[in-house]
Amino acid sequence: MKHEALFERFSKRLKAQVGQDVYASWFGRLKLHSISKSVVRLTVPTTFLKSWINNRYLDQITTILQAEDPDILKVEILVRSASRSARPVASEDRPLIAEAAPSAAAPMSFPRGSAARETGKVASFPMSLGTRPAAAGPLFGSPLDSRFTFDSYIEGPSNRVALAAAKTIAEAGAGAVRFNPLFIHSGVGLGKTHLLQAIANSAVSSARAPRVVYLTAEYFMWRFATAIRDNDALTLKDSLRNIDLLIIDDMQFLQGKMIQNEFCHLLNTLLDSAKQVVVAGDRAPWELESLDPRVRSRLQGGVAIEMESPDYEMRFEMLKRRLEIAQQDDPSLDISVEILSHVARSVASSGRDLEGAFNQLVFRKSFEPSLSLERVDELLVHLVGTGEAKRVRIEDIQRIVARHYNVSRQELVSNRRTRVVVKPRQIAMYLAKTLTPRSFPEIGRRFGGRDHTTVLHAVRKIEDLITGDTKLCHEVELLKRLINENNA
Ligand SMILES: Nc1ncnc2c1ncn2[C@@H]1O[C@H](COP(=O)(O)OP(=O)(O)OP(=O)(O)O)[C@@H](O)[C@H]1O
Repeated sequence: MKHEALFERFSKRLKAQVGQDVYASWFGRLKLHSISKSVVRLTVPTTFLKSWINNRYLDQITTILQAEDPDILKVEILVRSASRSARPVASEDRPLIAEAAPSAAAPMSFPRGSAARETGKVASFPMSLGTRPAAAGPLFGSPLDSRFTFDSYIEGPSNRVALAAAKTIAEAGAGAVRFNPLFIHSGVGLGKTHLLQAIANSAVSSARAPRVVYLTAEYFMWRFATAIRDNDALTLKDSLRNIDLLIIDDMQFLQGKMIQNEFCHLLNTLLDSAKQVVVAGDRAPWELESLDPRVRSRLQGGVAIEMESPDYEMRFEMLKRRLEIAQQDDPSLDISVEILSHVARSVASSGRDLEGAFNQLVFRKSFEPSLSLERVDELLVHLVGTGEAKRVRIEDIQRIVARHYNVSRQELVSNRRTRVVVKPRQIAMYLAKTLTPRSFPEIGRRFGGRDHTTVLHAVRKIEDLITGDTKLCHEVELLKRLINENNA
């Protein structure tokens, strides 16, 4: 408690010193991890933020904390999520001129944090500026990951529409704008970055050579903040205005009023001049509540496509494809179809978990040549159990809530608006949002084809009620227990 109070005072002072806007951009997601002896550990969700704060604000942060408690000698910034820590760093050391992309023959799987991965995500393109000579140069950024192509992207029911839209855009000539802006959203590790980079890789290598920029929202923030600091924002804006295809990844991380204003201008300029924009985020544009309403509204004006988790066949194909690529480097590598199939069945959560599972297998294979299925289970225990078998289903939520409130499941998804049905329906929607990774529109569809705003309203309402109504809070907790027991 004492530590939390200290952190709260520190946050207030920091906000007062740097201003609301800068604070929201860089420190809104800063959390206290621990204070032990004289060391304060703070966490942020991404490597980029860690690097930015370490480079620019560490001294200021240390001074403020020492003013609060003179025993504090050191402050450390850590990345709090393992999956995010694999993100590449958009550091100031990053060359602003694009470099040659890594070899296409490189294996598709690579250890987290490897140099290849580090340069893979935050990237833009060598831009061949139409008929202009190469010396006209790239705008900014570093290479794309050449392994993220359409060829290495496995198609299936969960991503078919998104893939088709992506290919159409990659193939369209400059000016031939489709679905603008295209917004692709999904849970983590389901292939958004891969797809976005495949669009970029394909577009830049086409004969038309459009001017393409791919960057994460965080890189955009960093690049703009740096340009503003260096009084160079006009040059940056000018160069961005002249591109044909803008691809922005991880939109949910775009923060800060000033930066969002800049992004909004850029978006308006590109869309109004019929330039294609592709954006990806971890949820639909209308659910990105931290976004400036004007940005949200422009993004909503295009086409939003959700990607779901890959099914068994897709997962199996992904593993097979990874093995083929890895075998190009090491022809002696042999993993049986039985093992691949077993892994595809047990690791059902995301492409990223499959990638982790595959890397683990390759690593183990080098000193345990004959892996049994039991041994595979042991090795992948941390990834197994997040799969389909364990996933909470909306149908189960509806069934359990309906039984608890003595209404039928049909009534829950019907149009009836009587109080006896409305409250259980809203609770079921709330539970669907909190216990499953489903989006608002998806939940709306599963509740009799309701609009996503109805679900949003229900979730907010129950959230509000729970804070003041202990009885309801207990009811909801009981329902959560029942649902989890049903799923155990
Ligand atoms: N359909 C697919 N075919 C081949 N590989 C895939 C597919 N979907 C995901 N992957 C692989 O899974 C890993 C994670 O994918 P990616 O980074 O694109 O996910 P993401 O949705 O951008 O995740 P995040 O939300 O964390 O940014 C990558 O190695 C990617 O190549």
